[in-house]
Amino acid sequence: MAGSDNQTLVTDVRPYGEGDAVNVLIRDGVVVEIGADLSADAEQTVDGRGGVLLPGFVDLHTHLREPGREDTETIETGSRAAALGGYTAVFAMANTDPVADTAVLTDHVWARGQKVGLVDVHPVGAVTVGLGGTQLAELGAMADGVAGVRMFSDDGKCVHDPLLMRRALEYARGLDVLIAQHAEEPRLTVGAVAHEGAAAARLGLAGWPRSAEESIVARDAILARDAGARVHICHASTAGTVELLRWAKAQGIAITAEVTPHHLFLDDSRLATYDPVNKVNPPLRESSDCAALRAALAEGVIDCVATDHAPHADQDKCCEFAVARPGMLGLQTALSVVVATMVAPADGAGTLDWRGVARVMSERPAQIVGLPDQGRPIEVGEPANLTVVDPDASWTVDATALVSIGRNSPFDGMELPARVRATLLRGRVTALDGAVVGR
Ligand SMILES: NC(=O)N[C@@H](CC(=O)O)C(=O)O
Ligand SMILES: [Zn+2]
Ligand SMILES: [Zn+2]
Repeated sequence: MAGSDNQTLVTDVRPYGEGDAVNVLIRDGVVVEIGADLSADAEQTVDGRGGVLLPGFVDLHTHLREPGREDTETIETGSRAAALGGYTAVFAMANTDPVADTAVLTDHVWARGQKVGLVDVHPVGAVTVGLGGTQLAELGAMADGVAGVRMFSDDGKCVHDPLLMRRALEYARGLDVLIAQHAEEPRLTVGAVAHEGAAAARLGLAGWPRSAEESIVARDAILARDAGARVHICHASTAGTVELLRWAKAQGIAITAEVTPHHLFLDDSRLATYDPVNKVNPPLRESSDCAALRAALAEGVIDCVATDHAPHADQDKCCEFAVARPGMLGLQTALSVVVATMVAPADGAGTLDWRGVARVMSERPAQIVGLPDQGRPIEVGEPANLTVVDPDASWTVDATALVSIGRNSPFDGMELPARVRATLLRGRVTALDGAVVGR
């Protein structure tokens, strides 16, 4: 007899990597039973093989390139990468072509993501019309649309006009939505292509100073304070930003921040080859910055990990360093890089356990944007947005084998620990043993 078609049984998993293995029964997208000797007539059984069960990951910072650059990524290919990476929700940035600055566009992105059905694709709305930095977009209309936009960002560009940023924060407060800032004072980064430091000086690359990021983080913390608004800092990259976040949080300012896997792992010594795969905004910094970012993530001064998954075409990446587009793939490698840097680093100085991984990859990002059905505890009655991780796996990244259309992974050829074994979106398996499971 065919199993009950609305039931899924996940066997032999350890929630948060703690205690003895259990089985988890899911019905109609909700966890209905957790127990050691649980069996059921389920339509589908996922053998967890002793893996770690975590809440599905939530990425606050993804570039999916649709509409406009479907030659580098689409909502469908990006959703596949997200499912394979253990994600059940992603936030698609607004710097598409056309820019996602109207409800028509943001509602389209949401609808397309739901049609693909592998991960909830939440559109991020632009703060300013066309990312032009001069006129506020219709935040309210986007927030009221079907997509219910809850995060706005001009990412790729900084909202650098302080008066405009102030107005945006005031509107955001009224709408109870989040402004996410790409912190880069553009007057300090004219022509910049790499971190301003000894490596860039040696290689003759124009420098992007830490102060370009930190001056905006400090300014926006103060603007958020006076507007009584929340502000989120995208891709924090410097030790100084960490200290500013620490200061702002101690003042009671509603500031949150993310760090990317690549800024946790890689530093500007990677530039020596002049390979543009290492070009990204903000740039790879120095190893002392990486160390400060890791410590801040462990401590909670930086709230979460976000990928800044930024696919690019070969012709935009495989060219002279100065003219190559900045950005790196991230969705399929994020968990492994977080494990490599935070759970099982080579120096043995692990700073996050699996509860901590759940916090920075799922719970905090879901809280920051206010997603009610993501980043939830693994308990009976909770939505079954789940990820099963094989903590003992190791794999060698092959950029050409990743499902993104772009191939710009800086981790190509590296051996990384841990792998996503399965991802479940509302109880439906979306990825299993490295393959996407369509509906
Ligand atoms: N991170 C990057 O280097 N690039 C991003 C834009 C951004 O996140 O600023 C992109 O859209 O390619
Ligand atoms: Zn950015
Ligand atoms: Zn980005």
